[in-house]
Amino acid sequence: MDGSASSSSPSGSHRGTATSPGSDSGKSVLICLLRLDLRINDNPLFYYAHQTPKPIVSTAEKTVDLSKLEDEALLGSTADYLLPVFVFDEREMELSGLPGYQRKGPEARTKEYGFWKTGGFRTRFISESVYDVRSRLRAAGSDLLIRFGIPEDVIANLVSAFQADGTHVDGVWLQKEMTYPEIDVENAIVEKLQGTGVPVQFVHGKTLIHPADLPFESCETPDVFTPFRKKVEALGPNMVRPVKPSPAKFKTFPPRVPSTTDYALDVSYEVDVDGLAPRALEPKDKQEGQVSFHDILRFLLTPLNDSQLPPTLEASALLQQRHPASAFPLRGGESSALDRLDWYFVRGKSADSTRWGKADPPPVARYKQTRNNLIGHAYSTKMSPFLAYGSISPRQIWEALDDHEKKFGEDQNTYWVRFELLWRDYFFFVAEKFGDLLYDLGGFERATDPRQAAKKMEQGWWNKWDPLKDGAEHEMTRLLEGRTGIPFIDANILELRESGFMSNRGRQNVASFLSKDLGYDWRIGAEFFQSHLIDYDPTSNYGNWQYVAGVGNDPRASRQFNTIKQAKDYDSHGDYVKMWIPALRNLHADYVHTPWLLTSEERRRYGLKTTKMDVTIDGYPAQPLFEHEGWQRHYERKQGVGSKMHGNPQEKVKDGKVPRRHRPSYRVQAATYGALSDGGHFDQLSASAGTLGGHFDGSASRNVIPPLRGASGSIGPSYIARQSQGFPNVGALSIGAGSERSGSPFGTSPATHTGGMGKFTRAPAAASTNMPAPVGRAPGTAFDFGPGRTGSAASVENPNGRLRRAGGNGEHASNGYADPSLGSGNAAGVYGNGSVNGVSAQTTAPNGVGSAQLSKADLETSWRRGSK
Ligand SMILES: Cc1cc2nc3c(=O)[nH]c(=O)nc-3n(C[C@H](O)[C@H](O)[C@H](O)COP(=O)(O)OP(=O)(O)OC[C@H]3O[C@@H](n4cnc5c(N)ncnc54)[C@H](O)[C@@H]3O)c2cc1C
Repeated sequence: MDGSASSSSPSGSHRGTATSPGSDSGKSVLICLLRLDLRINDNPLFYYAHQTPKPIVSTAEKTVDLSKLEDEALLGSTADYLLPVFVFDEREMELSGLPGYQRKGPEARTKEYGFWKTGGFRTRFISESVYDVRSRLRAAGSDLLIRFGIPEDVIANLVSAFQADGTHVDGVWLQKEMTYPEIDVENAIVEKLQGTGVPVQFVHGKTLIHPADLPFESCETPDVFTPFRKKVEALGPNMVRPVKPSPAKFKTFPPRVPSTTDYALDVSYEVDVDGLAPRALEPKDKQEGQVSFHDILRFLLTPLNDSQLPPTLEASALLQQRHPASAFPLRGGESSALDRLDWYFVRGKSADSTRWGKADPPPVARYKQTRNNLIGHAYSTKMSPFLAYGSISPRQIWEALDDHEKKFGEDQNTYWVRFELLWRDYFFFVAEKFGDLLYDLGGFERATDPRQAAKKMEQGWWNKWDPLKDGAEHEMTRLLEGRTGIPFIDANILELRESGFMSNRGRQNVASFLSKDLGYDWRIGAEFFQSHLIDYDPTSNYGNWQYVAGVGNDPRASRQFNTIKQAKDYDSHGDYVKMWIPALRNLHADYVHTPWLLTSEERRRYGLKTTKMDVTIDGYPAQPLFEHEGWQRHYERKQGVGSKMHGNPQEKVKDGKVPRRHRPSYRVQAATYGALSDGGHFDQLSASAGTLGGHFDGSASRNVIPPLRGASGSIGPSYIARQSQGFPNVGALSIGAGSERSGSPFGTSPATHTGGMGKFTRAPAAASTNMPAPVGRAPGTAFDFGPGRTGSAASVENPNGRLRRAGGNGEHASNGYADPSLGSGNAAGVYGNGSVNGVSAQTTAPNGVGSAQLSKADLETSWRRGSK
């Protein structure tokens, strides 16, 4: 294996032999470098490559204002050949597993915390996307040259090889990106081609709104979303340009590609282009010596297994399949993207469509109600991974919405998808405005509110974590391994780690928990997401992390999610948590989000194990890593009560352009526990505090997507079973108004509480020895910290005066976590009448039937953390 390119065709493998060019002398070639635009439809590169260059015509009557023209409007090419190229960039994806590959630089790890930049799931997704677009190009009469290395080097080498061969290089074209390091690649290409006479041309296909159409300069992009949205919506029909058709037949691929020194290794088999075929990517009867797609994948995944750690799940055989419970069970590529688009916007059927009064509307017709759900693939569009790699363009989705509305009319559902697409654009334009601040600890706030940002940049504001030194029981390690003991957080982390996807609701909660509850450097989470998310996109990821961490574009930066409220709002029956944490599957839904509240008697009744040192639920932590005092007021809420799983009626766009139709009322009047507390995109949402008055029977809803049954079969009781599930009345919870746990805005451990909840009296457990093993199916080692973890945990500093529990190894001991079963006067149950933090609440029968009245005090769901 010499790692040198030696093919005369784009699919030539490393075993191929060099073919001398020569006969193409006098011909010309246009090189199109694909990066995050892996599609042939609505791809400006391919569209303009097949246009004739247009002259600029300015007459006395009509002056062409060049500044108003889109950059590429006059673009065209007369080149004889078109050479689409894709380069796996070693700085973004670890390539050292390729046979004979010599890495030029360091491992492809994230800057601050050393995660693999591209984890296993995304590696597979990108690979599928690349080979799919190659198939599609081939079907259209072209091909794709695939190389591994440094894109700017590959391009420069190709240009000089073509020129040496006498082939004229008409230009190098690529899509303009808005973030570093992509911009670095662009600059490097421009620099390397200086003096060659080859023009570099950028096209725009990334955003919904063409940058040239923005009603403001990019440096004037509003710092808050709503003004941005209003300004661009004012463009009306001119806001989004039409989709550009794919050329019916592509220009000829160069019959000979000159050899260069760049690494080439390509599959010898065609990848199916329909995207959803159940058949394998390639025939089983692979011939000796030929490289298959799975070989490539295996090479790429190999280094992700750190030799010091047991094999990661990501690189295991599981990765060859989709996780049975994954909310994103789709493969990468344009074929798959188009199929999903068609399913979600055209072909798919809503579960119960008659209520719409129209025949069989596709799933988009209930997007607004389902978009915050957590289970199954249908609750949202699942377009993000395809958008991230450009397998589909936002304009194509926009067009699908237009087509849907022609048939079914406009409503909040279609508007809300458009609204989210605008959020995506917003983060692009904001990131372009602020450049590298996207990745800065101080965030965009350093530019928008430097004084505030300076405070947050002070030593100690953010807790730190050293992945190399802090031990396996450090609270950050536990969080990232899904072992916090807080089921809603853990389930989301496990979903991400086991499937490469996490819902938007989950992302918001995890981000808030990490950055606000625990107070850690938000970039730990951002880099962790970067590594694991299939749909990782720099602007959406870092922009959203900044937003939630309070250093970005949220005008109410201190907002914080109430994890238990969120869990009960959006996983009202606990199905999601049970799906990803099988250890909890037998718990009644009323307990599943707060298993630490169970008494020993209840634990015994549920058949949960009690070990000598600690109480565990089949290995699930018995006590939460952290507990916020604000959670308490939601502890006794029963399953189904206040569920927002059917949509949040308070979620409205104040001035949305789309008139709202009145819909037949078909669902139980949703209860709301108060002002919106989801922390997401609040600035444009109107919220009125509601009073919980509805009657909730906890029964299965027509809107609830049936839970998937994963390999583990761990879903827990079915909806029907749940209704009849007997449940003991375990007494009254009595937490008096004086039972605030401490003066701290941050919760202390249950053990420190001495109010009406009773004092937990068990002696502190020994540090780390009693900590539970990694959870259920969660491979505790499926984690890529980098070169091993050594040393013991440092305790978490608290120098900035923010009140919070101590963290780090041994925190569970110093917190005096206690076995409630041994204590006296602890919470006896979650049913009955009582008051929490001064909020009176009455709940009735324990079987999910309940009504409750909450006072105004309970409507405030966000709180400020302590500040200096
Ligand atoms: C901490 C955090 C990190 C995130 N990281 C990413 C990321 O790396 N890549 C990514 O694409 N999205 C990211 N998001 C945004 C959002 O969670 C995902 O876009 C969404 O969950 C994808 O699912 P979907 O395609 O079904 O979305 P839908 O609900 O169907 O929305 C349609 C499209 O709108 C866009 N969109 C929706 N919500 C957002 C949002 N909050 N910000 C920007 N665009 C949005 C996406 O392109 C999405 O595909 C992040 C959100 C948070 C809170």
